[in-house]
Amino acid sequence: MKVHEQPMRTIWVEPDGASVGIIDQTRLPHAFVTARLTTLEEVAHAIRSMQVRGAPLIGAAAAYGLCLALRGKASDEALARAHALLLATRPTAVNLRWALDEMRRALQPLPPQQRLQAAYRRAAALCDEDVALNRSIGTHGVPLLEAAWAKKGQRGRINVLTHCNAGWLATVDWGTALAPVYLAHDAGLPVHVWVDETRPRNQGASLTAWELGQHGVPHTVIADNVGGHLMQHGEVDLCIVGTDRTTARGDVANKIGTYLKALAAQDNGVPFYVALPSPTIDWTLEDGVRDIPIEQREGTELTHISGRLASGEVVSVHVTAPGSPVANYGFDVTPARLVTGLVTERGVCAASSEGLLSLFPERRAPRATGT
Ligand SMILES: CSC[C@H]1O[C@H](OP(=O)(O)O)[C@H](O)[C@@H]1O
Repeated sequence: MKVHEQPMRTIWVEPDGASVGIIDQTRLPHAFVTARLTTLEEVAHAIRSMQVRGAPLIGAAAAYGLCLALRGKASDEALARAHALLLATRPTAVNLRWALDEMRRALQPLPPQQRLQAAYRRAAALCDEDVALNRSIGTHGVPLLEAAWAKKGQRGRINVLTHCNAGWLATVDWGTALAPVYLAHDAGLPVHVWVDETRPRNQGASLTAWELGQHGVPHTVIADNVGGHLMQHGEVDLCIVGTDRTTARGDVANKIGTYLKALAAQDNGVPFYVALPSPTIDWTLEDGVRDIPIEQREGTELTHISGRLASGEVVSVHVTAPGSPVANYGFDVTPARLVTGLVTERGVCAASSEGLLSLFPERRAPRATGT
């Protein structure tokens, strides 16, 4: 049973005070395995291979990757090399760049001999901040579930559909889209989650289902193409998904297939919410479809699928026609017009520039003076 207030997080500094512990998410749901990362290269591999994944957790891992890099030399060149190597691991989640820039902002002004200790301190603070932001997203998201239940006369269960994994495994703790689900469930609300399996990496079937099961939240795994049918038949009260990068006007990049769910939700009048901590907002971009880089991953993620035999052995099998070319796009962009609201650590707002600026007024461009 996962109790969020307990110290179990997705990333930590080992007792040696240097190496970094992670949950190897490529082994779930069949095995809960942790790994100890001791070098910058091991962290970069962990991000690229999705041992650690999820926008906020990618940022946290990169922050600790910088720490490990500076254990050798803490020179400007070492800092710049580590920043570049980690930034190149995955292109879509803006949290990666945000965390690396936060670390560099904290370390660059310091003399090299002070950088290592400061790096671990700042990385730990980024992790604590992520936990607090996500807990707050949960608090602001619960009224959305309560409203959905009230709308159906507080009868039956509150059916939430989610895509991919935006639970505590995608962050340092709590998750984003699932944070309101956990808090609502723990408060006794009758929440049920339709879990998109989320091909091809199956983060839903393997990670979200595992998470919800660990927490005792009722859920049902569905094929990615089922969601529209459920919405047509009134089986979905609201959708809540995560995001890897949301633009200043509310366009949302998220796991491939999110856009199609948003279209089905609009067609059926189902509220479609996106949960995000503010480091996931890319204030430099407006047009997400045009400007957000979409990761393309190895074709073997599509041509093969892994699973556990009755014997317990985990195997990978070829599931597509041998020799057929494949295209493996990792993300798509849902235009703001299809998003009912953004659930942030400061509250829920419209998916629009004005909506975001109402919660983050410090981001408003300074007015040109009349002089
Ligand atoms: C809270 S961010 C979760 C976000 O990250 C996932 O992508 P990936 O598993 O490839 O890292 C997915 O888009 C989730 O919505």
